[in-house]
Amino acid sequence: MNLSSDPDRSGQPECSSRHGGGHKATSGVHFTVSVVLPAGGTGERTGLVTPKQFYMFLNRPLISYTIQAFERLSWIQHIVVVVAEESIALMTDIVQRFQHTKVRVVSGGATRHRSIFNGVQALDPGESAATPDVVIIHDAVRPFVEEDFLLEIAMAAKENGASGAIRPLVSTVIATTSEGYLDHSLERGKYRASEMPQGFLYCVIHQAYQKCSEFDFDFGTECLHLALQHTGTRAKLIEGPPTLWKVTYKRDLAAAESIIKETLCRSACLTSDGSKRARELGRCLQKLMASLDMELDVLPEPIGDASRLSKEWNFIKLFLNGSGLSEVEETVKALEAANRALLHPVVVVWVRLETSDGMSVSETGAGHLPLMELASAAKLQNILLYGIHFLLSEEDAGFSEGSVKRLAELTYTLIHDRNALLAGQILCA
Ligand SMILES: Nc1ccn([C@@H]2O[C@H](COP(=O)(O)OP(=O)(O)OP(=O)(O)O)[C@@H](O)[C@H]2O)c(=O)n1
Ligand SMILES: O=C(CO)[C@H](O)[C@H](O)COP(=O)(O)O
Repeated sequence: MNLSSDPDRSGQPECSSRHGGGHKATSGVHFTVSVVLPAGGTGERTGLVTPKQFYMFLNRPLISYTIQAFERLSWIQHIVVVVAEESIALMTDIVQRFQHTKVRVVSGGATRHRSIFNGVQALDPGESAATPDVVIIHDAVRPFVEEDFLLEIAMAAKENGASGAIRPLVSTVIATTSEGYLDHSLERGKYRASEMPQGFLYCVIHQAYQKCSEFDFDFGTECLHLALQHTGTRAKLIEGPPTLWKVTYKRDLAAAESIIKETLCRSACLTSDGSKRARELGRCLQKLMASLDMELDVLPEPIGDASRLSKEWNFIKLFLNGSGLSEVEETVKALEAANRALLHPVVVVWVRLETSDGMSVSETGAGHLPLMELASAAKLQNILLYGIHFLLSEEDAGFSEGSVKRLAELTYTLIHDRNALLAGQILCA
C-alpha cells in the first residue's frame, strides 16, 4: 500500500494500491465499501447483565437489526462484527440463525478503539487480495441507519479521506473545576455531538490506528480525531437524522423497541371473501387505519397474490360469509414456505363477522380450537395469528361508525404490539 503524502491533501495518506478499484453496483457507488461494527462492549450503563447488542427485540438481538441495515445494501461488500472473545460462539450462532451472509466475526479488545482496530485489520486479507477502498465504522448499538445517509458518508469519505455524522447538542457542555465548581462553558452553537456512522479511506484509518499511542487506545473516544492527529485527514462532517442515536441506557432499549414496532406497522394487506359487504367494510377500515398512520392495501380476492407475501409484514383476512379459516391456513403455509418471518414476526389477523342470527356461542367456542392449533404451529415459524369476532346485531344492516372503529383499533393494536402471548386468541370487537 502506498501511503506517500499528497500535497493537495495536507499530508493525508494517498491510497493507491491493493484497493478494490471499481464496483459494479447499481447504486452509483463505484468503489468498494466494507463495514466494521464494534460490538465488544459490556453495556455497563444499561445496568443489565446481557450486553445491549444482544438484547432481544421481537425474538431477534439488536446486533442483527444493525447488521441487516447494512447487509441489505448491494454496494456493501463485507461486514466485520467485532465481539468479545467469550461472545464469539453466540455471535456465530446469531449469524447462522438470521442467515446473515456478508458477516465475519472477529474478537475484540479491552476498549472500543482496540476492538475497531481489530475489525479494520480483519478487512486486510493480505497481499493476495484487495482491501476495501472505504470502511464505514458504525457502533453495533445504533440500529437505525438509512441507505441515503450511508451513501453520503461513503461518498464523502472517498472524496475527503474521512467523514462523520454529527448532531446538534441537546445540552450545553461545561467544564468543571476539581472542586466541582463551574470552570467555563462552551458556546453551544459552535459545537456538535459526534455520532456514527463514520467513513474512512481504508489506508487513512489503518494508518491512524498503526500510529496510535497506548493512551489513545485506552482513553480515546473519537476515530475522526485519530485520523486528523495521525494522518492529517480533516473529516467532512454531515448532519444526520435523530434516529442515529446510540443505545446507551436502559430507557434507550425501550425507545428502540418502540421504533421497531412503529416501523413494522406502517402498512398491511387486507383480503376478503370478495362479497359486497366485505368490500364495503374493507374501505371503511382503510380510512380508519389511515388515521392511525397505517396504509391498508385492500385486495378484492380471498387470497392475495404471491408478491404481497414477499413484501408485507401484516395481513388482515376478512370473512363475512363462512369461516375462512382454511384460507387463513393457506396464507400461513405460504408465509412459512417463503421463510417470510425470518427477520420479523409476521402478523395475520383473521376477522370474522358474527351476527346474532349466526353461530351460537358454543359453535363460536368450537371454532377457537382449530385457530389455537394453527396459531401455535405458526408461532414456531414466527408468524403471529390472531382472531377477531366482529359482532353485529341482527338488525345492524350497515356497519355503524362505532363498531368499525372498535374493529380498526383492535386490529391495529394487535398488529402494532405483536404480542406473542395473545397469538391464537379470539377477541371480540
Ligand atoms: N471494548 C469494547 C467496548 C465497546 N465496544 C463497542 O462500541 C460501541 C459503543 O460503545 P458503548 O456504547 O460505550 O458500549 P459499551 O462499552 O458496551 O457500554 P458501556 O460503556 O455502558 O459499558 C458498542 O457497540 C460496543 O459494543 C467494543 O466493540 N469494544
Ligand atoms: O459517538 C461516538 C463518536 O466517535 C462514539 O460512538 C462514542 O465516542 C462512543 O463512546 P462511548 O463508548 O464512550 O459511548
